Amino acid sequence: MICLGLGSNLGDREGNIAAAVARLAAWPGVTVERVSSLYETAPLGYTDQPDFLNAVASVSTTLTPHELLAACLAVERALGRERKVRWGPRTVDIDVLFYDDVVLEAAELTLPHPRFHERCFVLVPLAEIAGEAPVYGGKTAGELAAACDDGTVRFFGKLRQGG
Ligand SMILES: Nc1ncnc2c1ncn2[C@@H]1O[C@H](COP(=O)(O)OP(=O)(O)OP(=O)(O)O)[C@@H](O)[C@H]1O
Ligand SMILES: Nc1nc2c(c(=O)[nH]1)N=C(CO)CN2
Repeated sequence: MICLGLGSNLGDREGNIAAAVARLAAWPGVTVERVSSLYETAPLGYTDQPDFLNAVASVSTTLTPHELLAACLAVERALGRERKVRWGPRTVDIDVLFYDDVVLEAAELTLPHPRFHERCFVLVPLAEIAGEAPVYGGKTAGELAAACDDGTVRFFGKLRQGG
């Protein structure tokens, strides 16, 4: 399984995530399989910023991990992401959470994403679309999500797609 994490906390957050999913779905070689609901989440890391909307999408792809990352970064750029503060506000952020069993430890691409397994804003939406999948240390997304439930993640609603 290949999963992407999406987040937005600037502008039309829901529209930004919907646009990112639509652009990924239109990317040659990328098929979006499942998209979670949206969750409203308190900012982690740099906390003096607006709440995020987060979602997770599973994809299948003919792209290599690096090509998939390049697609994600291109979609971020197309949607007007400016990099200013690490862990700061963003129009849209797309992380490659994991790519099957691929393990990579380069600065430009680390797989699995080094922090996904401890981030409630990733685990809760991931559990919605792939709760039974063992995703980290032999634990399923559902188990990890239950363990991380810290009250910072609230169901927000279904993503409007195709709009
Ligand atoms: N698994 C990955 N998914 C996305 N980007 C990655 C991954 N591993 C390394 N990177 C690199 O990290 C950079 C993204 O940095 P970015 O500013 O989005 O970090 P961040 O989203 O603020 O923090 P975090 O990585 O904790 O989510 C990308 O340019 C990319 O090259
Ligand atoms: N709730 C939440 N907090 C964050 C997020 C995010 O997507 N959601 N992304 C960050 C940088 O990757 C830093 N902090």
